[in-house]
Amino acid sequence: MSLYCGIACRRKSFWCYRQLSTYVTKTRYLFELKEDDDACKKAQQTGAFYLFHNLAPLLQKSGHQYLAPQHSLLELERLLGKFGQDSQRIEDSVLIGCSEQQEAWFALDLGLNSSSSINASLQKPEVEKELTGSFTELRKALYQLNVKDASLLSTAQALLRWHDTHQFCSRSGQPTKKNMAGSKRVCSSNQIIYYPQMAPVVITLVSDGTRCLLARQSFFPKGMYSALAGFCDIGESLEETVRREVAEEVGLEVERLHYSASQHWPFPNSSLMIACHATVKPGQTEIRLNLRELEAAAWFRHDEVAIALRRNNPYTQQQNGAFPFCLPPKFAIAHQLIKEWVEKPIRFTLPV
Ligand SMILES: NC(=O)C1=CN([C@@H]2O[C@H](COP(=O)(O)OP(=O)(O)OC[C@H]3O[C@@H](n4cnc5c(N)ncnc54)[C@H](O)[C@@H]3O)[C@@H](O)[C@H]2O)C=CC1
Ligand SMILES: [Mg+2]
Repeated sequence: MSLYCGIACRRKSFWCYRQLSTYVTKTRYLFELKEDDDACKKAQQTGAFYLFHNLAPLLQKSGHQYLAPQHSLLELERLLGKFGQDSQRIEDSVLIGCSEQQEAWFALDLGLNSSSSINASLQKPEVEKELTGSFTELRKALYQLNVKDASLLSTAQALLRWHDTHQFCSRSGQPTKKNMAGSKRVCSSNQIIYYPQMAPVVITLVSDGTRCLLARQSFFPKGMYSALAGFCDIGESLEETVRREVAEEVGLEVERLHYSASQHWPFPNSSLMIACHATVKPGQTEIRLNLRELEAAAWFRHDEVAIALRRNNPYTQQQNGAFPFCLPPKFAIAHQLIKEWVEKPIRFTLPV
C-alpha cells in the first residue's frame, strides 16, 4: 500500500489516482463508475460479470465448495446471441465492486423480465447447460461459498432485487430508469431519484453471565438456533430496539449492551444487521416465549455452543440427526456474534 497523500486532482479521468493507497484508488474508481455512465459502460468492456437467474446465482461445484464463475463481456454477448437476445440486455447489469487492479465486477439477472430488451427471460436449463453450472438458491449456497463470494453475491442479489421491485415511481406511477452502474433510479417525469435501501435490524446475543440465549423461527433450517433479531421501528434508537425486541420476543429485560459489528443481509430484503451483546438482570432469566414471533428459545451453556461452532454445514449435519442444534453459517453475523461470545469475555459499555 502506498502512502495516502490526500490530494485529489482532476485530470483525464475524474480523479488522479497517483500516490493514493490501493483502497482509496479503488473507492474513487467505483465512485466514478457510479457517477459517470460512459465510464461505467467502458468499464464493462474489460469487466467481469456474475450471472443470476431469478435472483439465484450461477455456481459451479468444486468438491464441497461452490465457486462463482465470472464471464467477460464477449462471453456474455456470445451467450445472449446464442439464445436470440440482443446485447442491449447487458444494460440491466449492476455494478457490485472491483478488483485491486480496477477490473469492474457486474451482476446480471437472465431470468427476470428485462426493462431494456423486449425479449423474454432466458430459459434456466438451457443456460445452465451452456455455462456448465447451476443457478442455486443463495441462502443454501452460503454454507459452501468463501466469504468474498458470499459477500459479493449477497450485494448483487440485493441490488438486482431492488431494481426489479422499483421499476415505477411511487409518486407519478411512471417508469423509472436506472443509471448504468445501478446505484440509483430516476423518474423521468419528475426527476425524483430513488436509491437502494436497507432496513436497520438489531441482532442481539443475550447472556446471563454464563449462558447465552438462542432462538429459532419456524422457517429456519431444522435444528438451527440463532441470536434474537428485530427491525428498528421508526423513531427508535439502536438501544431502544434491542430493549424492545428482547422484551417482545422472550419477555426479558436487557441490562447492559455492547456493540459488536454490522453486516448487510440480503434476505428477504436488504437489511443492515447491527450486532450487539447484551446481559439480563441477574436472577431474571425465565424465558416467556412470544409464539407469534418464535418457535423456540432456550439458554445454552458455553461448552454446548463451542461444540456447535466447530461443526461445518448444518444442512448436512442435521440430516443424520447426530447433533441437537446447529448455528447460522460462518458468513452470517449471528455466527460471528456467537463465536465472539465463546472466544472472549465481552466488556459491556452501554447501559440501556
Ligand atoms: N445475518 C444474520 O446473521 C441474521 C439475519 N436475520 C435477519 O433479520 C431480519 C429480522 O429478523 P426478524 O426476527 O424476522 O424481525 P422481527 O422480530 O422484527 O419480526 C419480523 C416482523 O416485523 C415486522 N416488520 C417491521 N418492520 C419491517 C420491515 N422493515 N421489513 C419486514 N418486516 C418488518 C413484520 O411484521 C415482520 O413479520 C430477518 O430479515 C432475518 O433474515 C436474522 C437472524 C440472523
Ligand atoms: Mg425477531
